[in-house]
Amino acid sequence: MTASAPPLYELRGIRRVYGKRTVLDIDHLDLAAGRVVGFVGPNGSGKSTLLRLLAFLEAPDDGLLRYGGRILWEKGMTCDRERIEARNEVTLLLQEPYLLKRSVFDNVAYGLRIRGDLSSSEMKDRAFQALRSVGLDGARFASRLWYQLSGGEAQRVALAARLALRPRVLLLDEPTSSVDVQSALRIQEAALRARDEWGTTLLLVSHDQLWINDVADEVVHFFGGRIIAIGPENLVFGPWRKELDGLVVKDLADGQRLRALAPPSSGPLDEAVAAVDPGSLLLAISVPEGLSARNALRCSVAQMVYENGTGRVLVKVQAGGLALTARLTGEAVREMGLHPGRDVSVLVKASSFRWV
Ligand SMILES: Nc1ncnc2c1ncn2[C@@H]1O[C@H](COP(=O)(O)OP(=O)(O)OP(=O)(O)O)[C@@H](O)[C@H]1O
Repeated sequence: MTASAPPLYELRGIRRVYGKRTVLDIDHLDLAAGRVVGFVGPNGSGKSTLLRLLAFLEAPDDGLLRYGGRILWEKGMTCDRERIEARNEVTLLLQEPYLLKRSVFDNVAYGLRIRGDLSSSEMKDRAFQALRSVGLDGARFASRLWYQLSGGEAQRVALAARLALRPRVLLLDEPTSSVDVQSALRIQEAALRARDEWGTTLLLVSHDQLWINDVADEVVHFFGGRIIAIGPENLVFGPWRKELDGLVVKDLADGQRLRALAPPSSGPLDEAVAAVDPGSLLLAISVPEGLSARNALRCSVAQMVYENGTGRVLVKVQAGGLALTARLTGEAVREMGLHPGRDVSVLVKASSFRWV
């Protein structure tokens, strides 16, 4: 993208209301073309609702939504024709594949047939190519029926049907959470290839935060329908409880405690969310003496990935139901001999937490 190119999506004051409940409330969000953006947050925080708006399957109740420089939604305006046109460029893959009750080929070629701009041999080439990109051999799979597929194969067929269209935007809502490991890898690789080959913008929702941190150019954190942070943050959700000396404590399931400076306002501690930057977490094999001001949690390394864009290593550690991600240099990782399953201590100051 050049410096002057407008964002692909511009959202201003976007709200979505179900009944009397506001489930999405985005003041300002720009999404650039050709980027990979991850949306993360707890259940019910509004991620899927946002994807449906960005796929033009639902309209917001308030605000302004621009796509490719054109207004596609603004209160009081009818932009149905523009939305229908935009829908041809944008496609959403859900957690469940929802295939047509037809053959694999018919499923993958369905969108191409509707567009009607390819001959039947071009359509076959395109469909087989799309199947190949998700690791399925067209000669073996094209004539299979929808019920002759495993869950992972069905999800790959559903993705192939979208990739065959060479979309400008591919939205993936928990695409790998109910498939086998092999299918998950194929799905992740195929989506990234679409970005590399056609400049497809990828908008991802996943609870696999480490995958998101690995591939995304930008990570947007949601809580209660709002954007609360952008970047690879650690969020620690309540309940917290008050302790003496201006500290609050989160009790972990294994009996350990995490301490943070108390939030300035007197809101309910049950719902308070603290954020801490992965760079503020130190890992140590053994805890040095005299660290009373710090938290020193005994954890085990769960996963490690290179962070997109920084060359650092993101190390996910877990303890008592809490997952935290630390950002380390490759040298530090090597020196400590870190690997999944390794026991480490996480050192973090109570003052490193901020409240969101
Ligand atoms: N059609 C609907 N009618 C009423 N409420 C809805 C509807 N769709 C979603 N909601 C509510 O809106 C809120 C946001 O839901 P959404 O599915 O966007 O969250 P999410 O972050 O994607 O959650 P998850 O990670 O569990 O998929 C939730 O409280 C949900 O119950």
